[in-house]
Amino acid sequence: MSLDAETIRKAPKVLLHDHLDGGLRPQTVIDLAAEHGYRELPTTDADDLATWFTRGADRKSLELYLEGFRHTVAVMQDPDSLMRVAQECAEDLADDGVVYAEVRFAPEQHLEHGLDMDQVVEAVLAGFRKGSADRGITIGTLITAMRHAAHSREVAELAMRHKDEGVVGFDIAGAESGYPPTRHLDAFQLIQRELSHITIHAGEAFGLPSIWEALQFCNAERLGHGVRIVDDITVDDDGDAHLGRLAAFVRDNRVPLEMCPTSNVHSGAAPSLAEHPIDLLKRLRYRVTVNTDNRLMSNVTMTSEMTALVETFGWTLEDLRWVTINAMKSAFWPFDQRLALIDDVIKPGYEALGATR
Ligand SMILES: O=c1[nH]cnc2c1ncn2[C@@H]1O[C@H](CO)[C@@H](O)[C@H]1O
Ligand SMILES: [Zn+2]
Repeated sequence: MSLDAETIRKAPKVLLHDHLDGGLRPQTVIDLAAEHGYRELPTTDADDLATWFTRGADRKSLELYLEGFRHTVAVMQDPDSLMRVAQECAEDLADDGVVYAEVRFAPEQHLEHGLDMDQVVEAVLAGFRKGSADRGITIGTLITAMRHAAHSREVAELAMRHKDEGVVGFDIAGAESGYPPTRHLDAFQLIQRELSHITIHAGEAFGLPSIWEALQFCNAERLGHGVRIVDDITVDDDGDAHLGRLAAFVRDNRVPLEMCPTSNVHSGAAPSLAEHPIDLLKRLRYRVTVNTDNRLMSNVTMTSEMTALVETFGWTLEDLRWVTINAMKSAFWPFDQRLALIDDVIKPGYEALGATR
């Protein structure tokens, strides 16, 4: 069987890094804007709008990449809209063959029409429940604090109030340069004391110091992107890789890398897909995972992203199974349930498609 997009769509996939406000259906953005009298969209044609978002994202700067979120966040300011977006997110991921996903968003950005942060979280959780029921997908929610703002402690408390309802961990996102993870140390310490989970966007628009702080000061269990870890790896003329201390630490400790190749090309964290470090890191047996980041902004799905890796680097079905199992092992989900998904869903799913050991 050839490894085409249709085969990959059928394969069970695990997604650890996906932004709720970066993955709306274009038509939903248009519908919600009309409903709420939001008049700032550049067009009301769904295809044109999708193209507009991706053109805006693909400008080789994280700050520019993030500009498009102004519009998606603007139409996600009331319970019904938040619920609809979350429900459609679960449906779209399930249709794409995703069996487990962790989806993140920043509650502090959805307060413009009078909601409080608890109401925001409750609406999103309800949408995920509705969209994932009977669809063969499990969704965990990650709560993000914006790194340029000063609400992270409050957001961490919020996340912990909802940890028995589907919130599985905490993250920081937004412009990286100038906003080191240690600005939010008290938030991370709270999450640790509460025995919950931490992932941090680090090593995307800024390099090794950001990764080092995320891991060694803030106790991140996973790295959002982490691509810049290659700055600490040199490959000599014989093709042998030499790891610096931080690169060795990340590999030795099996720190999961939530890699998002297309998004990285758009934001300038990698020069092109062919030059993206994901293939080198996979060959060096880092704990690599494959993710979408922002399905709308970067015009990707898990299927398209995996297909691109197959086409660019010659990855096989066995490689796709490897990154999928890596991701499931790294999920912020109870161990027994992770194992059950690996043994009962992921392994049989790849076997059915002809994967060999
Ligand atoms: O790749 C990324 N790097 C940093 N921040 C991001 C990325 N993608 C999205 N966001 C930011 O996270 C917020 C909450 O979901 C989004 O509103 C966006 O500003
Ligand atoms: Zn991200």
